[in-house]
Amino acid sequence: MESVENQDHLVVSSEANHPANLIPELCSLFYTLGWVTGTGELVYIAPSGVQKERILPKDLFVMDRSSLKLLRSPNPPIKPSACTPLFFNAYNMRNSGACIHSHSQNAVLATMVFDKEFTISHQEMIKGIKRDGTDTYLSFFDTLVVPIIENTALEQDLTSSMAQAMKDYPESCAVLVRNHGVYVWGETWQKAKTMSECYDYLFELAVKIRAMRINQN
Ligand SMILES: CSCCC(=O)C(=O)COP(=O)(O)O
Ligand SMILES: [Zn+2]
Repeated sequence: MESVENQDHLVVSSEANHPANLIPELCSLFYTLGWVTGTGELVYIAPSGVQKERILPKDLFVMDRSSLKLLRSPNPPIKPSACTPLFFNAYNMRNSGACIHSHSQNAVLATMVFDKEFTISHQEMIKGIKRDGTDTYLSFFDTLVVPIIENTALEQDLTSSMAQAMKDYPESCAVLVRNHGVYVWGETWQKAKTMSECYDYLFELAVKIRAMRINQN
C-alpha cells in the first residue's frame, strides 16, 4: 500500500480555487478577521493546533469522503483538525461542500446573551442566509434562528449534540457552540464563506442591540 505521506499530487495545483490553495488563503483571511480555524469526493482538512494563517498546501490532509480513508497526510505527521467529525456532520447530514469553524468573538458573545437559540429579524443581512435543504433564502421579515449547543472539553465530543441540533433545525446552516464559536456550512465554499460573513455580522449586531437596549418593537 502506498504511504499516505507521499501523495503530494493531491495538494499541488496551479488553480487558485483548488482546495489545496484555497484553504490556506481562507485560513489566512479568517485569521485577520480574528476567527481562526476551518476545511467532490475528496475532503481537504487543515492540520490541528497549528498557526492557521501560515498553512501551506503541503500541510493539508486529504480524506476519502465515503470510506473516510486518509489519502494524504503531511510529512512530518501532525493530526487533522479536531473538528473533522463535526465537518463530517455537515458533509453527511446536509451534503454540504464546505464547512467553516470560527472562534469569532461575535459568535461567542451571541451565545452568552441568548439561551437555547439565537434569533434576529428585520435585518437586511438575513437575506444572505439560505434555508438549508431548499432553494430559498430568508427574507427581511423572516426570523433567523440558530441553535446553541453547550460546549465540551474536547471538540470531538460536540459531534452528537451538533447532529441533534441539525436534526431539530433542518433549515439552519449553522450551529453555535456556547463560549466557543460557530460552525457554518454551505453547498460550496463560496456559500459557506458568504454565510459565515452574514452570520457574523448578525451576531455582532444582535449583541450590540441588546447592549444598547434598543427597542425593536
Ligand atoms: C485554541 S483551539 C481549541 C480547540 C478548538 O476549539 C478547535 O477548534 C481546534 O481546532 P483545530 O483545527 O486546531 O484542531
Ligand atoms: Zn473550536
